[in-house]
Amino acid sequence: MREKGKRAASKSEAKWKPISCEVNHEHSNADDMFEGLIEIEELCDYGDEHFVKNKKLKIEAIDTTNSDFALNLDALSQWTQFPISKPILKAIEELQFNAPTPIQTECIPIAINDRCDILGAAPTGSGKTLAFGIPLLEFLIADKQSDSSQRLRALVLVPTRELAVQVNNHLTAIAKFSNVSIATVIGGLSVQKQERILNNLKPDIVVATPGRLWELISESQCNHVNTKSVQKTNYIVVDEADRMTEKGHFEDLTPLINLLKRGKDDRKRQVFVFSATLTFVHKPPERQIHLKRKMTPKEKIKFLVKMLGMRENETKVIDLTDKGIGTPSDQLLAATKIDCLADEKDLYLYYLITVYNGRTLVFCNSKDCLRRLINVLKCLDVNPLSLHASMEQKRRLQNLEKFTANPNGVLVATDVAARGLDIANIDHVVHYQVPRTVEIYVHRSGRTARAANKGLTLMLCSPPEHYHYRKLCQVVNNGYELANFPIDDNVLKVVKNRVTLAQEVDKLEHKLRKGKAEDNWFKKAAKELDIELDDEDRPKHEDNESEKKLRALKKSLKLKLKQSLIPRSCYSSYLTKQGSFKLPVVKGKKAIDMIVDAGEEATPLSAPTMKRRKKHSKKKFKK
Ligand SMILES: Nc1ncnc2c1ncn2[C@@H]1O[C@H](COP(=O)(O)OP(=O)(O)OP(=O)(O)O)[C@@H](O)[C@H]1O
Repeated sequence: MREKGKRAASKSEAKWKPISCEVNHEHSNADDMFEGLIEIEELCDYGDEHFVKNKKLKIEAIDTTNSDFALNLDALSQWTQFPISKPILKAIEELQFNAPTPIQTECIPIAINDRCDILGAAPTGSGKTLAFGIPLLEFLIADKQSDSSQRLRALVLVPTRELAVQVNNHLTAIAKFSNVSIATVIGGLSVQKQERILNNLKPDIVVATPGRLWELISESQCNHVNTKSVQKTNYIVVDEADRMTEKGHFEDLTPLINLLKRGKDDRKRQVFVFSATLTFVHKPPERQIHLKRKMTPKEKIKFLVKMLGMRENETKVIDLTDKGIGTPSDQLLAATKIDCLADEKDLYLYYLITVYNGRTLVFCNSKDCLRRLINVLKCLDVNPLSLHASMEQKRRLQNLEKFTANPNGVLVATDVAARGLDIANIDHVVHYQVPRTVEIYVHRSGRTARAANKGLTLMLCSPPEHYHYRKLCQVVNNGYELANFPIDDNVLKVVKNRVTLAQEVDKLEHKLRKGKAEDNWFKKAAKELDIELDDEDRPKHEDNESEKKLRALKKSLKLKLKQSLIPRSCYSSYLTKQGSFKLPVVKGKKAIDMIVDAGEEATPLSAPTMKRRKKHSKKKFKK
């Protein structure tokens, strides 16, 4: 069985090569990935059945004579082995997806032929949306041929609004040549407007965030999406399912799940449940290890199956992750870190975004941290965009669009952007604060290195965060430290001058804002009490002096920003598990390219230094 698993993996891996991709990449950890699949399959007693069924696939003849859908069968040769209809094939051809991804290869035939429920886990950016999207659209095309009534046929539940919009776009692109219609139902936009659209469009598929969908069902009079129509849907997808079943999100999902629970003999409904960390289980903390028993992946799967109302004996588990951790391979993703003090984080972030080219997504753990960082970056003329849950929905979507349009854009976000977002070519993901869970780390990091593109992550780790960092490395890096991000000290000096000034500007501006807010408060209170304020009654904020100082700081920062950042011939050393490399610092290159080139071009450090550094970087944390 192990042999079969490995064969299947390498075959499907070799086939997936998006044509937009510049790198000719062969997955090196295909074997590792399949270890996960076999483990889970064994746990679930599915044995060899799944592979045997793959081989028995009926290959449908495709009629290319219909001029509406003249297909380029050569370009689609990797897809025509699946029972996919012409409208979908035409869309695949137009999207230039020349081969299915491994998770698509595994899911599509089983979902279509066996009509089973599917729990799918695969690395971030590996095409899970179409792994459930293609079978879903196939069913709906067939469904609509036998019953042309305009009704709600499928629900896709996702945890965030941006993800709902994106899944809608992906499904719409693949449904382009079919008569299947799709709409989104998300919070932050007017309920009445959404209700009107639903009643007019009468979509077959609704992609929704659970909270707003429940609000619509329970509080509005929508003809198309209501208790009855939702109960009658034949297809349900729960994307990012582990997130949706976590505390905080679960409350939104529960009433819906209760409503959707099928009767014992309702065999018509098919359920798809997907995530990159679906089968990951946390170890209990060491001090509680004797008290708590570790939940096994099998138990987690059983829990999800039961909770999401899937058919116990007709659920297939397809897990292409490494022990539940769906990160892209090392060939695609370079994971690096910098150890620094908390107030040096701005410095290193600014170093990355000014020295190197590329689109950068920065994650903060809190909104307060995000706001401060945005101000500092603005002072440094970086023009950062922000994304967090308290922003108006329209602005959230606008900022995403702006970020997508700018190849050197910087988006600072909270974890609302960590899951599922598929923005083409994000070059860097920065963990400005160390993420608190493995899942958050995996999903944040997965915004880069998507669809066979390369990417780089940088974790900024301050001493108090070291505990969480070590815990992460134990799970995601086999207990090894992440590679040190290469820094050149000469460039750092210039960068430091700028960042220190920007931090001072930010602090002073904050002080002045606070003073003005206090003044306003006094004025308002005095007005309400009908008291006239004397000048002495008001708090003194030394405003004039501060404003003068602020102007001077801004002026000298402006001058510093005009100076050249990189003195001639700078080098930084890149410390990795493989050893240490000397990297030239060239402005305008991409960080990931520098690091990848390092192995081939950079001059290795002298042997004794190499040995010393190698020893350090190969350091494994003590348990
Ligand atoms: N067969 C394919 N060939 C090339 N590109 C593909 C293929 N299938 C999907 N893609 C592209 O790959 C990208 C990532 O896909 P998708 O968003 O579905 O990943 P995912 O596995 O759901 O990731 P995440 O876990 O982060 O949500 C998308 O831009 C999608 O259009």
